Order: sequence, then C-alpha cells, then structure tokens
Amino acid sequence: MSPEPRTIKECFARLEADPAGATGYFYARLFAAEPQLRALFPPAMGHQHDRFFHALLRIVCHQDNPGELAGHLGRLGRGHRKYGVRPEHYAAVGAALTATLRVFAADAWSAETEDAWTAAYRHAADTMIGAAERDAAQAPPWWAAEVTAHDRRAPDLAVVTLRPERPLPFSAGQHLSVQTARWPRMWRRYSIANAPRPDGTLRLHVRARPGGWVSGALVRFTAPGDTMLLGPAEGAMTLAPGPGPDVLLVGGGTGLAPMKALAEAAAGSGRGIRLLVAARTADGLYDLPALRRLESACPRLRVVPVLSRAPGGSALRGRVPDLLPRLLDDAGDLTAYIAGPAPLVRGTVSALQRLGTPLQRIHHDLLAADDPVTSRRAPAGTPSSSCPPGRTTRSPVPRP
Ligand SMILES: NC(=O)C1=CN([C@@H]2O[C@H](COP(=O)(O)OP(=O)(O)OC[C@H]3O[C@@H](n4cnc5c(N)ncnc54)[C@H](OP(=O)(O)O)[C@@H]3O)[C@@H](O)[C@H]2O)C=CC1
Repeated sequence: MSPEPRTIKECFARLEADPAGATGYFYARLFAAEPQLRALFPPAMGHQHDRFFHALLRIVCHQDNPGELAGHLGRLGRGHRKYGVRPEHYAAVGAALTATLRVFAADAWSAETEDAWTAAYRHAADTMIGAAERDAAQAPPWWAAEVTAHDRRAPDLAVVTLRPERPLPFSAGQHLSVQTARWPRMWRRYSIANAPRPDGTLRLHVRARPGGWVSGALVRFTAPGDTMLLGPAEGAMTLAPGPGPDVLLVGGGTGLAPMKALAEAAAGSGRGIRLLVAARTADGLYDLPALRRLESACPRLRVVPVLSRAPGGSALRGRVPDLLPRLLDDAGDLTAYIAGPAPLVRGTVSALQRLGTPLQRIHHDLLAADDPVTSRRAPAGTPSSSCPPGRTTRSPVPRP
C-alpha cells in the first residue's frame, strides 16, 4: 500500500470510534458555514448520517483500488444529481470534512495527513462532478411517475404500480430511489419487481415499517393518480445476457420483488429457474397467485413457497438455508440470487457455499432491514476490501 492510502485509513479509523459524533459534527460544521445547503437535506437527518459515513467508508476502503473507487464515485456522483447537488457545493463539504478530521483524528493529524486527505477529497469530488456532468447529457436527475395502481395486499403491505412520464431504463434485479410528495427530500430505495415492459410501467413491493415515514406513506397514503419522483435504476444484481447455468432465486418477504423481476427476465432464456419464496405464514405469500400464473406461462420455472412458522397449502415448512440440501442436487452448477431479511440472505449464502456453489456465482443485494434504506452492500462475490487498520464497526461486504 502506498503511504497516502495508509495515512487516510489510519485517520479514518479514528472516526470509526465515534461515527455518530463525527457525522453530527460534520453536518453541524457544514450547515454553519453554508446554511442554504440544509434545504437539500430531509428534515430528519439520522439516516443521512449513516449514509454519509458509509459512503465515506467505501471511499476510504477503495483508496488502493482505483477501479473500485472510480466505480463507486461515479455511482455516487450520478446518484447525487437527484438531490440537487451542484459542483460548487463540493468545496464546502470538503472544508467541513477536514474540520471534522482535525477534531476526531487529532492524534493522527499532521501536515502530511492533511495533504493526503485534501488530495483524496479533490480526486473524489472531481470524479463525482465529472460523472454527474456526463450523466446529465443523457438522463434527467429524476423521473416523475404517476401511480396507476395501488394494491393493498396486507395491512402493512402494498404493491404499487408506477408509470414514469418518460422511459426509465433499467434491468431486472435493479432498484431505484423513490420520493413521495408527502415527505419531500426523503428518498428510499426499492427494488423494481418486474422485468422491463413495453408500456414502461414498473412495480414496487412495499412493507410499511414501524415508524417508517416513506414506507408508511407508500402503503397507507398513496392512491392512483398520485405523483412520485424516481431516481435512476442502480444495482448489479442482474442476469448475464444470453444462455447460462440454471438459476436459483430466493426471495424472503418483500425481498421477493427483485426475484420476481429476475424470474420474468430469465423466463425466456431457456434456463431452468427455481424461485423459493419465503414467508412466515401463508398470509405472507402476498404475490403467490401472480407467481403461479408466471409459472404456468413458463415451463422451466418452478415456484416453491416456504413457510417458516406455520404449515400452509402446498408450501414447504422450514427455513430456506435448512431446506436447500434436499432441494438442490446441482448446487455447484447454478447461479444464485438472494434478497430479503439480512439473516436469511447470510444463512442462504453460507448454505449454498457448503453445498458447493462458487461464491462468485452467488449474488445478493441487501436492502437494510429498516424502512429507510441506509446502506447497500456489495454482492457476496465482491472481493472484501482490506481497509486496515481499525476496519471493524461496519463492513460494505456482509459476512455470511
Ligand atoms: N421491498 C423491496 O423492494 C426489497 C426488500 N428487501 C428486504 O427484504 C426484507 C423483507 O422483510 P419482510 O418482508 O419483513 O420479511 P419477513 O420478516 O416477513 O421474513 C421473510 C422470511 O425470511 C425468513 N428469515 C428471516 N431470518 C431468517 C434466517 N436467519 N434464516 C432463514 N430464514 C429467515 C423469515 O422467517 P422467520 O422470521 O420465521 O425466521 C420469513 O420466513 C427487508 O429487509 C427488506 O429491506 C430486499 C430487496 C428488495
């Protein structure tokens, strides 16, 4: 490792000792210096703190991996367009970050570290600004979309159909950020629950989280005719084009959403597809009739409902990781995709590895379990960033 990344990581390790204190200080400095920037952020900043820290962590961890760093910064720059971020805002952010490091990494701070951080931040800001400018030449910062259907499948769950005002390009398995008129500037990520359609509509599966502002609004206070804003589609949990190995899809709860999209996309590929749909009880199989219709239309798709807490109909009883050994005799030859509660994802990744599925063919894309999506973590096959020292509190890579 060259000296600069090591210096940067050593400094960042001090922030990791008190992430809440450091991010709180950072935003206080930022808004004190540039009060007008507060208008770009949501009223409740808690999750913003988490997201900022996580983004910074990934930048730090990738300091000695220019390819990963460029990809991350490009996504960040493009993603920041929908917030209304402009090139001139980056200097204020850089100044607040330096002020924070001076306080929270005081014992590691020196002229050398300040130079290293300043250079790293300048590079990050330039890369983000460049990516945003290139994106602006071909795509809007966000899409307005009309709610064309709102199907309340359970007291806390709705399937929402949206028609963007102009084509929103995406691939099956991707997610996007959503903003409702009820909560301006609060963006939350949801997976798109269908493969691209000729009419351009897309569906979201939304579970209202206790105290969840946006998820609650989407489930309880949204109706056809409403307008929402959508960010661009993101995420790498997509199918490789053309023929390929058979596919195992595992969706737990509303983690079904991206799996249904992938099932639709794989349906025409000639691959064998097994879709395991995990829920606690039969009531949780909120989309089973539609899945059965898809199964009827696609001879190579098999839908397997799995209930963890009560028997029901033809569903298997148990938990996915425990059931996999008897469901799969070809685990070494398939490609797997998993979404749902984090413990289910981790347990399924471990079980598949034990059964012989190579890690690089196990894809997952965790949404944080709470309503406001905080961090999106890298797929299991992503090489773990070595981010020593002090890389302990959070990881961009889930440990199965
Ligand atoms: N809405 C969306 O677009 C997307 C949502 N997600 C994520 O999916 C999750 C869905 O949550 P929700 O709908 O409430 O799901 P549930 O809490 O209803 O759980 C669904 C199933 O997963 C099982 N499960 C949980 N933990 C384990 C484990 N350790 N081993 C095996 N099975 C387990 C549950 O069993 P039991 O509880 O009985 O153990 C249950 O059978 C959220 O975290 C969300 O962020 C992911 C992708 C897209």
